[in-house]
Amino acid sequence: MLSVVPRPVTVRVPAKVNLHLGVGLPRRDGYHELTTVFQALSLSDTISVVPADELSITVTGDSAREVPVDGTNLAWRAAELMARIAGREPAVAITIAKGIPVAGGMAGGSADAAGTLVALARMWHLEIGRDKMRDLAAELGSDVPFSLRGGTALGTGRGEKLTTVLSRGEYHWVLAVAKEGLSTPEVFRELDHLRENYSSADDTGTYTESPDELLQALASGDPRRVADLLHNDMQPAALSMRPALRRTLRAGVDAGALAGIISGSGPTCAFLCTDSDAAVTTAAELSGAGVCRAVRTATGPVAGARLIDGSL
Ligand SMILES: C[C@](O)(CO)[C@H](O)COP(=O)(O)OP(=O)(O)OC[C@H]1O[C@@H](n2ccc(N)nc2=O)[C@H](O)[C@@H]1O
Ligand SMILES: Nc1ncnc2c1ncn2[C@@H]1O[C@H](COP(=O)(O)OP(=O)(O)OP(=O)(O)O)[C@@H](O)[C@H]1O
Repeated sequence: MLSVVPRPVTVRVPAKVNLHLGVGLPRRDGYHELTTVFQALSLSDTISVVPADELSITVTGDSAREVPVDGTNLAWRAAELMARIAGREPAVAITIAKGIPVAGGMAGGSADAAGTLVALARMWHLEIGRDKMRDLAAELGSDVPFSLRGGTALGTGRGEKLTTVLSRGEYHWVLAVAKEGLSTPEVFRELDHLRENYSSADDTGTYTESPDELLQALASGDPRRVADLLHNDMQPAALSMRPALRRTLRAGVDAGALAGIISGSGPTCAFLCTDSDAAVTTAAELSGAGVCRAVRTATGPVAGARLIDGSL
């Protein structure tokens, strides 16, 4: 008898950078109120699922060894959640091809969770509307709804409430990937600590309700205007935990970028460039500066979690 090898369902999911990240006070539930502008970048993870006897995760790519393959992997939790919704066992083998830096402030784990939700909805032929998918994503993590949606969006609440932002043109980025990651909750704690112990708001950021100037700059499509308005309240906390990142930020601007910012909770440094040529020359020069583990170029905005053609 011929045995039929099941075809995998494959989904590509982008990394994110926060063009603006305003952090408010901690809430009762331990999360911080945020106002953030996300942009999805062409750097991505690829998630494939096939039916199997039991749930398993395999990770490939340079940083595979840094990623857990048990129930602490966000993709595992996404599979269990989707199985519960479908009323079945999470009997799937998940393969994650890692292109997004691990613990880099670029929503790598969130991307894998979003990708798993989309892949399993297709593989199990589940009719789940956009709103329900968004709610499932938010249950898994604050960044997961954006990984699902992509593009450019304003995030409020703990970052999970999204509205679309009008953005013109393509933005060219250079990313300096650090040797070692930072833990997101630890960076939030460091920010609270800095705010409790130092009164100067200049050092620890000011939470703004709506980054209107940035939204206007994005609508204009002028990278110079956008570069002037990049802002991250978490940056002082990440720099306090990793002072060497100051050198990385300086090196990117010296190499030709318009501006540099720490991505989310860090430690990846994201540099906005005028165009693709400038990004290539900036990346080459930054690679030689010895201030990071790896240098990548990326463009944004791109779409969120998408099935790859040929998937079932
Ligand atoms: C820093 C950002 O990447 C900016 O987009 C996100 O806020 C982090 O999102 P995430 O990694 O999906 O975070 P979650 O998995 O939801 O939460 C991890 C931990 O980060 C802290 N956290 C996260 C989001 C938020 N608005 N406030 C927080 O204080 C909490 O300690 C939480 O327990
Ligand atoms: N699928 C996954 N990919 C990478 N790390 C994962 C994954 N699932 C769980 N983790 C764990 O989560 C930690 C944070 O990894 P992740 O790459 O999601 O961080 P991040 O990109 O900084 O997150 P964010 O930007 O959403 O705050 C890692 O150190 C790792 O132990």
